[in-house]
Amino acid sequence: MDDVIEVSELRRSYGGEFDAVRGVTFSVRRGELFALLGTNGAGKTSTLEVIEGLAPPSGGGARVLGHDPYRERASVRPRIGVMLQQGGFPGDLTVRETAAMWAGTLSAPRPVADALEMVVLDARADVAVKQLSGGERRRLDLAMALLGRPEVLFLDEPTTGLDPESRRNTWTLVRRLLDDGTTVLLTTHYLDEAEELADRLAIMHHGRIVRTGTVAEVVAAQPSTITFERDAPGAPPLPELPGALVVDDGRAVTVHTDTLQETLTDVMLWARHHEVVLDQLSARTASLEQAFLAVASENTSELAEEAAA
Ligand SMILES: Nc1ncnc2c1ncn2[C@@H]1O[C@H](COP(=O)(O)OP(=O)(O)OP(=O)(O)O)[C@@H](O)[C@H]1O
Repeated sequence: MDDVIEVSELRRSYGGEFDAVRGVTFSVRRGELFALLGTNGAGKTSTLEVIEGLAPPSGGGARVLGHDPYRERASVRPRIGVMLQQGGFPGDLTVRETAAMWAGTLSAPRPVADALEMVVLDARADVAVKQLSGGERRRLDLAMALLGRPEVLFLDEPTTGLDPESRRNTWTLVRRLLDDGTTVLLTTHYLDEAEELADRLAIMHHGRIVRTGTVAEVVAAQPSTITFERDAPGAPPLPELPGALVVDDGRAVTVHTDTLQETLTDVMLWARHHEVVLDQLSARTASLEQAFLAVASENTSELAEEAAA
């Protein structure tokens, strides 16, 4: 496999005191989309900035297309596209002028009209940047990142502030870029975005990667759930459900299990045997959102224990 991004034991501290990134390791293969997820302040942007070559690491390192992105910035910069959280372009220029100005700094840029069309901003080409809506500005940031026909694209929360249709359009565009062989490193707070686009992902929390793998692998580490409304008083007690955790709050019963099919079969056989009607019955595998929330709370308690020790 051809690793385009390699991050090894990366550390980043601010002012030599606060460790924002505490030894992060992952790699991204050519043509793959890797999503970096995490709680606020987890260290995603701090990690991304080192990989983009905008800051040196405090320890460990990153390689992009075989180069050190900070020390060999001149070799890496022309081959990557960076969409920052805030582009910060001058407000008085029009969209077209802004893109043309940026294109002027690149060696083999895409035609400006093509880049604007890709992000569906062609109809707004003659509007001043300061008159754009928040979502349109985000799309202009993306167009700028695409102007240099990057081999590696960094997208830092690319669809924040976009309406549902624009988000879908952006997803379609990102998929097209992936099909053309572009490698993408994405950060997002939208778990549906990661589910939709990511080949693999990592969840960061307090400067560390706490889960990584495909969406299916990360979700598989989470138990599935069976829920139903509690039966009338006097109903027969639930059977033994090996390996499952049963939570009965007096109104509803929730069963957490790693073996959904077996546990559900046990529950259904029990219900049929005792002629119990299970109202509002539902059985579902975990979602990425559940995995994310569980990971965040697990590690919060671990850190609290560490601090108390
Ligand atoms: N320039 C800086 N100086 C000092 N601390 C910083 C600086 N930039 C970020 N931090 C701190 O480093 C930690 C990680 O921040 P970072 O922006 O990398 O997180 P993030 O995962 O991108 O968060 P978010 O999801 O909120 O964008 C935070 O505690 C933040 O306050």
